[in-house]
Amino acid sequence: MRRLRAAAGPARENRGAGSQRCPGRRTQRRGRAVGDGLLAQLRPPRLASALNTSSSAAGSLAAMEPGPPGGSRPAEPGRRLSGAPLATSASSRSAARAEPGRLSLAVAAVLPAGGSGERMGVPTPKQFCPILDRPLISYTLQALERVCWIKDIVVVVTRENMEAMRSIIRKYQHKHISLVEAGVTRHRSIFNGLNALAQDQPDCKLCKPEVVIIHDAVRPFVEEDVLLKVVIAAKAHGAAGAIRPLVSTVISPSADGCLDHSLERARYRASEMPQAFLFDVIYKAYQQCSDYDLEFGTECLHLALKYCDTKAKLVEGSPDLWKVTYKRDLYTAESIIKERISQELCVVMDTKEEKEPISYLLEALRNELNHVKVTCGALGYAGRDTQHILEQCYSFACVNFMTSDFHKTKKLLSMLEESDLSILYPVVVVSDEQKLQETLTQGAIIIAALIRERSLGFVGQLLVA
Ligand SMILES: Nc1ccn([C@@H]2O[C@H](COP(=O)(O)OP(=O)(O)OP(=O)(O)O)[C@@H](O)[C@H]2O)c(=O)n1
Ligand SMILES: O=P(O)(O)OC[C@@H](O)[C@@H](O)[C@@H](O)CO
Repeated sequence: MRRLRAAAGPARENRGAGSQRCPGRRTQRRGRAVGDGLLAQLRPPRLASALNTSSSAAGSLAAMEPGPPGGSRPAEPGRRLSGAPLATSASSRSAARAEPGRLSLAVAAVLPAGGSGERMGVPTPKQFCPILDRPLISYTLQALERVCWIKDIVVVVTRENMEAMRSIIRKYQHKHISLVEAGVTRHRSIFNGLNALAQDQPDCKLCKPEVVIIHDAVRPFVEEDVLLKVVIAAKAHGAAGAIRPLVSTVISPSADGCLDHSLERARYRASEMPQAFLFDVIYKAYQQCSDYDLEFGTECLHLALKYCDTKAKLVEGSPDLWKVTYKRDLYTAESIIKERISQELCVVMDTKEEKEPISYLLEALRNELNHVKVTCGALGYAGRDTQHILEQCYSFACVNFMTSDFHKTKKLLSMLEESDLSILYPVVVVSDEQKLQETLTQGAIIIAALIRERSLGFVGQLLVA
């Protein structure tokens, strides 16, 4: 377990002593966000890793429901690359196995998270603003932690936010994180993060990587494939960065506030993140960087070009790479997360037979949840079945046919509680066979609404359909 230690120091003189890095395999969090769906969470919910998805094989549930080969899996924010991603050094902690001839690189990431979020217009710096009650930065950390070939993640936060960051790391069990003190500008913060990685000293547990990813902590929807693309491109070109088409046209105002000229939009792109660099390239650029650039610059790729004559390779990124900047971006991010974790509903019954009412219910649900895959299964006595259930879905609907003592429902709830999975706003809808049949459509409508809304207000509620 890595011990966290903040490295203090102003940008230029930063001593950047990193933190403890423990060698050994990067354990992939296999946690699944277990959505609320319809389970009674009788205790306050622990929050889900809404973007963290395991790539587990199908469980027994899939056997009961025709589905895609390899079983059903909730829609994942980012496609897990089928090929073995970059493996790091021989002592790699990565689970990845380098494909023959595949580059083997030591890769680390620097996440600037030392801003104040003025444009967000709220007291809390936006990287700590909650989405579904979980700090935004935790989603970004989770997205990077899912990538097993990133050896170290250096998070750059202000001194006053160090303790808050440490508690987030503890609460959400983030691994392999080093904390470094931020600078007064984004470039200075990034420079501090690079300094921590450059301290390739025997007592420093951070190793200097061959390639370093720089990614704003407020861009939570980063996927493994774009990370891999920029890293491979950086290895070949020295620098690489994700870009997106411009949505608005860029214009140049004249001194009197009128239009001077406009740029031909099709010829330009928006520079997004992640970006990646040969460590020596970007570190040298920051070391030679002028104070003006450190103070007012906003583009790392520009520094590589200006100070190291390195032309970054530009990589088309997905629409979700955008930076959370304004309040509306938080609402957008929450909607994206809700949509992604609501892609699948697991209907768990206390019987193995697929009795007639359940088929009616499944049909009604499929009508209500037309973009959600409904998987149906019985709550196995052996924990094995339940483990598969837990790994399959974000949302559950428990339907009791055989008994009304909810013994099995409680058993599943206990397992969810005891597992290392988090639960996100679970809710219970109680129906028995007779009522369910009469109010089938109503039951399906309630289930659909609860899955989509995932409101904290529904936690622990008992809705009787
Ligand atoms: N001194 C700074 C300023 C910004 N950042 C980080 O750089 C990323 C992108 O910067 P930006 O969106 O500008 O964040 P803020 O500076 O916080 O936003 P604002 O300009 O609205 O205050 C954010 O993760 C932010 O925390 C940083 O590490 N150190
Ligand atoms: O910190 P600001 O939001 O002002 O700017 C940051 C952005 O410029 C930056 O994240 C991308 O342009 C990629 O470099």
